[in-house]
Amino acid sequence: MKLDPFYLIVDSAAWIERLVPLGVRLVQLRIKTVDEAGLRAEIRQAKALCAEHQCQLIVNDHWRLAIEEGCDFIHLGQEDLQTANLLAIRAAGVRLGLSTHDHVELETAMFAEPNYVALGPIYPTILKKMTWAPQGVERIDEWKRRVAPVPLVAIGGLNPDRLDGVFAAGADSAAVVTDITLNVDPEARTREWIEKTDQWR
Ligand SMILES: Cc1ncc(COP(=O)(O)OP(=O)(O)O)c(N)n1
Ligand SMILES: Cc1nc(C(=O)O)sc1CCOP(=O)(O)O
Ligand SMILES: [Mg+2]
Repeated sequence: MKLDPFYLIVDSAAWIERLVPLGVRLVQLRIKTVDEAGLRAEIRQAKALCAEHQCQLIVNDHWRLAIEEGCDFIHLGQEDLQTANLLAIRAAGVRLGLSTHDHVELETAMFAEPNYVALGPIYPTILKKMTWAPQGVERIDEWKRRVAPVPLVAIGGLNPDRLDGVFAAGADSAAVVTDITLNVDPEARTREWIEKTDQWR
């Protein structure tokens, strides 16, 4: 399975409506604060928008709602994995991306036979408090050797200037939140990411 090299992560369908039509091919809906009815509405709208624009939608955390809403790709962290029903996820034909931050987590992740493995944070991130020190790009090379042929996603503190190093080290896709959502011009920055990642597409 080939992942698009530009992996956008946003926290609302409104962001998807704004940025996906620019040519984004891979987007994660990562919502932490909305109630179940609100979440369902967001997932439904995101799914419709992504279908309209030939973009792969990945739903973070909320695997039950994702299945109920007919989504086909989810992302789970290690804590999510402890309570998720992997058999139900697989029976629904839903693909699975998993977070990893250290060797134990990687072993746990590989046992679940994921469709991609994410490694982070590569650089310091301002999005959320992390207990792991930045991995550095060298860790990408090691992870690539351990996970291949499963695709590897790099995440954490990424921006266009850091992409050459991330892809040279072996990442298949680069995930990003704040470099785009906190940018003064998110649309222009999204276009910059699309153009910059074209060489790995
Ligand atoms: C592509 C990608 N990689 C890592 C994460 C982080 O997942 P998780 O550890 O479950 O943390 P939250 O994002 O749920 O706070 C991700 N979402 N996407
Ligand atoms: C959501 C998330 N997960 C991470 C991990 O290492 O698992 S780093 C991260 C935040 C990514 O945001 P930004 O691109 O703004 O740094
Ligand atoms: Mg999670």
